[in-house]
Amino acid sequence: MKIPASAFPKVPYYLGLYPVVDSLEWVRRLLQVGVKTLQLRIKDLPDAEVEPAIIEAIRLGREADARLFINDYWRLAVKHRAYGIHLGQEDLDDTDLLAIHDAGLRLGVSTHDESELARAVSVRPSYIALGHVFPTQTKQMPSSPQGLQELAHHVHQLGGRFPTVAIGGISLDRVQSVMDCGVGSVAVVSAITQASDWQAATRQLLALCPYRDDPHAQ
Ligand SMILES: Cc1ncc(COP(=O)(O)OP(=O)(O)O)c(N)n1
Ligand SMILES: Cc1ncsc1CCOP(=O)(O)O
Ligand SMILES: [Mg+2]
Repeated sequence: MKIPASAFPKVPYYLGLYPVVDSLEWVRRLLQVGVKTLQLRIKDLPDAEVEPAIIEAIRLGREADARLFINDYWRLAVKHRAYGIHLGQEDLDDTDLLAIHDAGLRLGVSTHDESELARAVSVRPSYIALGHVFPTQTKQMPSSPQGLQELAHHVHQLGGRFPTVAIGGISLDRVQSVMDCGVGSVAVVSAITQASDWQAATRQLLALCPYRDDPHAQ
C-alpha cells in the first residue's frame, strides 16, 4: 500500500445523513428529497456493466451539488471524476491510492477495530467509517458489532482529526444514540430502503443527522 505524501481532501465533519444504496433509482429518489451525502454501492459486477450507472450517478450528484461516493469501483470513480470513493480495508491492498489522491477525489475508509483504525489513520483519508455498530441484515460481517461504547471510544481516540461515519444496523430509533457518541455522520441502508414509507423515514433521519458546513472543507 503506497501512501500519498499529503492528506486526502477534507470533507465537513458533519457530513449529515449518509444513505448507501445499490441503484441509480435510489440515487435519484434520495437527491430529490434533499439528501446531500450518499454512496452508490453496487457489488461484484464487471466494470463495463456498472460504468453507465456510475457515470449517471456522478452526473446526478454534481447536478444536485451533493457529495456522492462510489463504493469499490475506484478506477471508474477516478475516470469519471466522482466526488469521492469509499474503500474497505481489503480494498486498500490493491488500490492505487496515489491515483485517487492525485485526481483530487475524497476517500472514505472502513474500520472495525483498533488496528484497522491505525491503518486508516496512516492513509489520512477524508473520513473514517466505524462499524458495524449494531447487528445488520444487509451485509455478512466477520466481526461482532462494536456497540455504542466502543464507537464512542473510537471517536474519542480520533480526537476530531478525521470526520467520522457510523454504519451498521442503525435504525431510526437508534440514530440519536449514535449521534450522541460524537460521530459526524450516520450511514444507513435498510433504515431507508426497507422502510414502509422511505420518504418519511428519510425526512426524519435528515432531521436527526444534520449536515453542517465546515469552511475548512473542500
Ligand atoms: C460509509 C460506509 N462505511 C462502510 C462501508 C463498508 O465498506 P467495505 O468494508 O468496503 O464493504 P462493502 O461495502 O464494499 O461491502 C461502506 N460501504 N460505506
Ligand atoms: C455496507 C455495510 N458495511 C458495514 S455494515 C453495512 C451495511 C449497513 O446496512 P444497514 O444500515 O441496513 O445495517
Ligand atoms: Mg468495499
